[in-house]
Amino acid sequence: MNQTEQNIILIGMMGTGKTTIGQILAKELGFALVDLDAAIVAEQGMTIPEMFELRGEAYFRQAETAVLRKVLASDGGQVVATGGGAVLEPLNCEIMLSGGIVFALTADAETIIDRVRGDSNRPLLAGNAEERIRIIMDERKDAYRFAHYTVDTSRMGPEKIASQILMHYRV
Ligand SMILES: Nc1ncnc2c1ncn2[C@@H]1O[C@H](COP(=O)(O)OP(=O)(O)OP(=O)(O)O)[C@@H](O)[C@H]1O
Ligand SMILES: O=C(O)C1=C[C@@H](O)[C@@H](O)[C@H](O)C1
Ligand SMILES: [Mg+2]
Repeated sequence: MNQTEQNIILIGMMGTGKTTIGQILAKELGFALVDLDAAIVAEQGMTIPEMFELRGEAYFRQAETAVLRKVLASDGGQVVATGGGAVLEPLNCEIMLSGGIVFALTADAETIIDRVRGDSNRPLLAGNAEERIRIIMDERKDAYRFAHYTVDTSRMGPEKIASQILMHYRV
């Protein structure tokens, strides 16, 4: 792991591609990839839907802040793919801004609906996923704006998105 390089932190709605792009960036840079959702699942020993059902969203959010803090307290050289709601807690945004370069991935509602179709691992989309996505996007329309850079992923493949991020990162 390259510990002298700044961390890359990816934020954005569910389905904007944080995990997918994070994997490409980590490989390209030789960085460690930390997927916050996966780290929380490993630490808690249950899936995210189980956590929401058995412990509630507030418990998940506390675990999310604790893991984010721990991950960014260590050295650089990491790509950190956050969960879609990690930006809801203002403290998390401060931790991210001081922990690396923050890239927001965005996409229009139709693209997100298309990308997350049929995936049951996102409890906040239970029921009418399309309607839930539109509601959540509206609730969070300003939540991702604190990023250093924003990349619209709607009509771009993962490799191209990763190369745009690397262009900004390497300046
Ligand atoms: N630029 C892209 N073009 C086409 N498909 C994409 C793109 N980025 C991601 N996808 C696909 O969209 C789906 C969701 O991507 P991914 O899991 O990376 O999103 P995420 O932002 O990590 O979501 P979450 O916040 O729920 O963890 C995956 O099936 C992935 O292959
Ligand atoms: O947008 C959200 O609030 C979430 C997104 C996922 O990455 C998970 O962190 C969880 O399902 C909540
Ligand atoms: Mg993800």
